[in-house]
Amino acid sequence: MGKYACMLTGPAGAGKSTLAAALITHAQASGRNVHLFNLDPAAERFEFAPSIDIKELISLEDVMTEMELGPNGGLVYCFEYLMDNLDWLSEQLSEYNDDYLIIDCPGQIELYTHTSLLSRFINTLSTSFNYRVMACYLLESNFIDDVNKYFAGTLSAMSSMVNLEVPMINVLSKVDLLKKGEAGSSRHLIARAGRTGKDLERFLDPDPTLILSEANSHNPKFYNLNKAIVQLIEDFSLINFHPLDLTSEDSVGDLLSHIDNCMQYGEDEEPKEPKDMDMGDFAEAEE
Ligand SMILES: Nc1nc2c(ncn2[C@@H]2O[C@H](COP(=O)(O)OP(=O)(O)OP(=O)(O)O)[C@@H](O)[C@H]2O)c(=O)[nH]1
Repeated sequence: MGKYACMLTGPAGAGKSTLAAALITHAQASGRNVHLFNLDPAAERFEFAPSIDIKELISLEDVMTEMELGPNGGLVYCFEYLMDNLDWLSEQLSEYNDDYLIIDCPGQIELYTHTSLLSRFINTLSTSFNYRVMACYLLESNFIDDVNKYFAGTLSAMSSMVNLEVPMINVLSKVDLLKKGEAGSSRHLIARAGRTGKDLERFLDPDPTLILSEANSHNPKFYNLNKAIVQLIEDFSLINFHPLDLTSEDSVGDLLSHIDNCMQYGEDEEPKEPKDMDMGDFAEAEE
């Protein structure tokens, strides 16, 4: 075995910590050595005790008080401090040599899209510590509520992929809310929008023509902008979403094998196609 790290990234509240706990529980149940690395200096409580915790080196709260910085400046300070204290990182990592790390990242998307802080950290993990690194970018299922939100989410995922420069799986999290149709949930909104289970497939693996026609019917004024965004999504061919339903062990297992395949990419075999979720679930819930 080698050294593997999976970074869980995505906006605040997307479900990174919950997914980290689910992945670790699932992997440990099948006898694998998987550990949680908390990379969020502001994390307050853990569903799963981290084996490595950046808060043992520096905490956002202390930085904000002592340096009189706001949350964003404080976060930048914490990451720079981490990069200046690689001996701490080295000591922590030395305990987990042949293990798999799940790295729970902060929810400020600026870290993934606007700054090089996280990509520098990833680069250090792979070049100085020989880790094979990949990332999951989580977006909540309510991002498919309307096409404008979907564009915003897709562009943020794409920008992270370009910025972090590691193999990345885009995950549509909290899919259980879509199926349950809880009042006020995205499932409710999808019903109002008249979407069917079949329609949702085009958001998981974007169909440019259909998405463009929906965008134009919502915002005909922005025809050229809609066209340019859809063209960008199509040209990059990078975006598709893996639906994640944490209420299903199979769904967690599927994502874990998808992560394994992605980690192996370029090592000794081509990644296998992920098994998609049965979209019939959505169609049934619709009725
Ligand atoms: N229904 C449902 N709720 C979820 C799921 N995953 C997470 N949640 C809830 O969403 C909220 C945020 O989840 P977290 O795992 O803390 O999200 P996070 O991305 O780590 O959040 P930050 O640390 O703020 O970036 C919590 O209340 C979770 O219980 C899911 O799959 N389904």
